[in-house]
Amino acid sequence: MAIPKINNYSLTGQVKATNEEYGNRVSWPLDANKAVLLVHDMQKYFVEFYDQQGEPMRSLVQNIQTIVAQCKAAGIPIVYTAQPPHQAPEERALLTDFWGAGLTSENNQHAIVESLKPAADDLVFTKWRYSAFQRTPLHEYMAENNKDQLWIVGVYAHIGILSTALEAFMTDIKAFVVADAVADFSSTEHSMALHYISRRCGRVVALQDIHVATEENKAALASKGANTPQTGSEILNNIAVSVSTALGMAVEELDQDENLFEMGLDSIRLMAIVDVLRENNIEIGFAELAEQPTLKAWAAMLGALPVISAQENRLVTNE
Ligand SMILES: C=C(O[C@H]1C=CC=C(C(=O)O)[C@@H]1O)C(=O)O
Repeated sequence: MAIPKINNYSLTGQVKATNEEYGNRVSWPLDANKAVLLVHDMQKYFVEFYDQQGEPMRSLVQNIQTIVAQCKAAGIPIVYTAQPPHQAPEERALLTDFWGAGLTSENNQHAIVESLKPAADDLVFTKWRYSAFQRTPLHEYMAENNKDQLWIVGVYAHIGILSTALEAFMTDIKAFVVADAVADFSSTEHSMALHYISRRCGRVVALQDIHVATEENKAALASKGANTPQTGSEILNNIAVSVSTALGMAVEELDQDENLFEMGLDSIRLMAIVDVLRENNIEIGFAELAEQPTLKAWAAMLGALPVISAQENRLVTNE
């Protein structure tokens, strides 16, 4: 079975008036200070099975855009997941038995849809299995940043989103799935996923609940003044993940000595990196980065020493 052509259905019916009507067994409060927003697999390949101008896709994209903006304003980190193109059979393993060879880079189908394009300071993790925790630095990233809430939006509710919420539950992370900011193969499977999540592993909320939770935090942040600048290592991690996504490869495939221009990095992406540095009060210009276009050289400039550890399959840095 490949992914079916998805018929239109409405998201409106997925929103309930009360916590109990979702079947939620918990009433965990949404805590913006402890949250990471996960935008799950909103890649062209998966989105294009929907009618782009119909429902649920129109409302889904609008609602996710709203939530992303609210989370950014509230200082909540945003993580995107994207499955890599051209997965080798030995990497893809049993997924091939269920879903065939998977996505490629044809027509840039592996890219996150333009309407939800990650910003240069957002994290993009390469995802190899249904759960966003499998073979990604997501769990470590949350632990290192003292986050224990994962707010989840994207596709598909009964597959990767349910799997991620279930693994969050089993690893002591509170998963919140946004009923009108996820979508599925059908209304029935969408409802089934929310029914299971609310009763077995997480809390189902709505766009409106996210709005209320982020408004409170936005006010608190505004009173604190400018954002706290990121450390050199945090910035470098974000750059490495952003570069790897731009090059259509996993971050652990990046060679820290390799000339990034020769690997396909373009000047537009480099300008975005300069902007991120400036937002963090780091004055390293385009020319300096272009003059030594390797992750190793940039690490030295930022005072962070990245070690891409193949064994641990993640990017680690020494502060
Ligand atoms: C969007 C997802 O990707 C999975 C679902 C269908 C096909 C898949 C594939 O071709 O690899 C993914 O495993 C998800 O996990 O919700």
